[in-house]
Amino acid sequence: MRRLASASSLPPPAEAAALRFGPSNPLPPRALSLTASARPWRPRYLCSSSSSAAAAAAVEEARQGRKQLGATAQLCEYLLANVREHPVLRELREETAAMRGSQMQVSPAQAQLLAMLTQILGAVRCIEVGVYTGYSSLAVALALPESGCLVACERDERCLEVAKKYYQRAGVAHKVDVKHALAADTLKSLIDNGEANSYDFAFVDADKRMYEKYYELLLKLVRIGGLIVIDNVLWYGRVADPLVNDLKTISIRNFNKKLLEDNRVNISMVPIGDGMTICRKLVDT
Ligand SMILES: C[S@@+](CC[C@H](N)C(=O)[O-])C[C@H]1O[C@@H](n2cnc3c(N)ncnc32)[C@H](O)[C@@H]1O
Repeated sequence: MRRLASASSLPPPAEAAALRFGPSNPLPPRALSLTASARPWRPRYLCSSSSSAAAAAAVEEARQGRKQLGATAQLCEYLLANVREHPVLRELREETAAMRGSQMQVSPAQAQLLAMLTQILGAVRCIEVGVYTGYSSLAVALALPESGCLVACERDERCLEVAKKYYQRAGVAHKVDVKHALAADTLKSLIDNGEANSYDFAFVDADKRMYEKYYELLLKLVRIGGLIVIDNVLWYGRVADPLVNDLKTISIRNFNKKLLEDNRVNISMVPIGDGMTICRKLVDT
């Protein structure tokens, strides 16, 4: 059964236009914003081509590596075909696809963006909060110079075993400092160790209800001009639907609002994958 959004759940026109952009509607989002009021907004999750797709279907699509909010399967395939993916990253993605939770992995396009951001920054010291089987951390580690270091925070030992195997296989294990613990504890211990203001780049992709905590700790650890990138800020489209009010959705929605109002950083919310916000630290904290 098709579900159309009620009038109260309509997103702003520009957002609606961006969500409809795809092969079935080849106009760019900007052009679409002119016609946005002409058609009812239909909620769309990751690659789903059906307006009635629920978040569960989006999760399944993401598990299959077709993870791009608002895009059709066809556009996802095109996007994937235009990503330069290191062969070991590809192997890791294929192994992870069969594992529980594989929809949690960032998309190849997201990983490529993370790698490029670290290179633009000239990053040497990085942190990742939420490693899973290592896809995003491996992409960052591959982009770092030989002297680079990535502190990789993860609480699940079995996931870390997979990640470490692929760090070895890609020849970057010497750049990754794996911390098997609760991420907030690891971040606090880095601060206690005198490492405040010494990191160039951080990527946050763990427990959604802890985002604010991770962000505040990372703001201490990252230097002025450094980046904190937050994943899943669009949360399969749920954040834009006022009828969805589970704890994780509310938490991400509140966190997005906090970032919008936080003068300590510049921000850019990028609708890649499940949405990533790039924060650039502006002041001493
Ligand atoms: C979304 S997945 C990370 C995906 C990964 N960035 C990638 O692209 O492959 C989130 C991970 O965070 C871990 N995690 C959740 N809460 C955590 C915590 N409090 N401390 C450390 N790790 C945590 C989970 O075990 C899970 O592996």
